[in-house]
Amino acid sequence: MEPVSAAVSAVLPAGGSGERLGGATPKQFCGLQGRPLVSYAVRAMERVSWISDIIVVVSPENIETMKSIIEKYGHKRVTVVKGGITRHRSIFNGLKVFAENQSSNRLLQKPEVVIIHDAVRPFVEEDILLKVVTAAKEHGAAGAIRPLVSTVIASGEDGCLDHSLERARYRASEMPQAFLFDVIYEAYQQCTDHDLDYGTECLHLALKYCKTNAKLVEGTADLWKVTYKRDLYAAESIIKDNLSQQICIITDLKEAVAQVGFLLHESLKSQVKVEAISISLRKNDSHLQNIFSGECYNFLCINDKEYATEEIQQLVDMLEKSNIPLLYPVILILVHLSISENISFSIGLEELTKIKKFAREVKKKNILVYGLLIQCKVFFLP
Ligand SMILES: Nc1ccn([C@@H]2O[C@H](COP(=O)(O)OP(=O)(O)OP(=O)(O)O)[C@@H](O)[C@H]2O)c(=O)n1
Ligand SMILES: O=P(O)(O)OC[C@@H](O)[C@@H](O)[C@@H](O)CO
Repeated sequence: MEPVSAAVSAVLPAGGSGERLGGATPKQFCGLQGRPLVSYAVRAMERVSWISDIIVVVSPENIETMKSIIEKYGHKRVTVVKGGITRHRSIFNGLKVFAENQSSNRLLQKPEVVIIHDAVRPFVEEDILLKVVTAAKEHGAAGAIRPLVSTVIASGEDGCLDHSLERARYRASEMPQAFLFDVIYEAYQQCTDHDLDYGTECLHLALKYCKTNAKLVEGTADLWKVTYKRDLYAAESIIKDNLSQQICIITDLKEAVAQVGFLLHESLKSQVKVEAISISLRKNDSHLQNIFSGECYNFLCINDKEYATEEIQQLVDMLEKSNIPLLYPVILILVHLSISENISFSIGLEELTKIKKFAREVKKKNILVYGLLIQCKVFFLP
């Protein structure tokens, strides 16, 4: 995907209390597959290389919680900012760090375009972000929209139907939204206290205070906001489903990664997301830790070492140390390549016996291990 030819940053309002969801923990800090909801939105922004800085706005009492999440999940390019009593005030605080460069620990360049995305909307992809940013560059503001599910009606003072709106003419305003920084910052500076305290729509502020008609961009169905308990359950099952369809190929055989990763991706790309990393399990590599700290993949471990079981044991140990709840089977497929002149099936079978024994042990931990021994005899022609 072509990067954007503009300085772009993101503000994620995460300073609410989640009253509609209920419970003591604000919804943005509720765990999904053991990982706080806010961390998914932060990671979604991090995956986009052309987003320079990510500002997460949280209530004062949650600043340390947010900082520990950033540390635990290895989030980068993130600055935590103190929120306000309303969502608009929180967003305004997030924008101020750019305008007034208030951030103590890093120099934050004022972006040309700023993305605003609720931190409780975990499913946001680069595609929609690029669309709203590109549209905001041209129009000054842009926002994702979705068809309405229910019809909008207005009630009279007697509590009876006064009129209804023609549903086809209206849309639901979702996130992400994007703005020329100067447009949205100016709008917030002009904003009345009433708008700051009771408004719910940033696009409206750009129109009201900067005469900027936002471009409306059709969004995907998964842009919805976690608001009620049911949304948390739905988000968790979507995350679980997504994770179970990902494979991480691990090997220190660099050429193998490229070939197997490409072949697997090509053959499975319609159903499975494949990430190939060239890494030695013997090293406690931070990249692998980041993968564990983010999510459990299914792993395809390729090696040509004589005794691969120790390596797979290392992977299981790292998985366990990453204390990710293995709420569903994690699949480890160990592909042992053995290419040599003097094939000795005994080594292969001996290795497979060890793997079978190991697999029985780890199955109790919800980790399913499969071994694949590929032995190629090399012949030298006379
Ligand atoms: N003072 C506030 C209120 C809300 N938000 C954030 O704005 C986003 C969307 O708001 P909403 O879904 O309304 O969150 P809450 O206000 O927490 O929910 P509720 O209204 O149920 O309390 C959330 O990420 C929320 O954390 C914020 O940053 N600061
Ligand atoms: O009113 P809430 O705080 O629940 O939601 C805030 C926004 O997400 C909501 O207003 C969208 O329609 C986008 O503007």
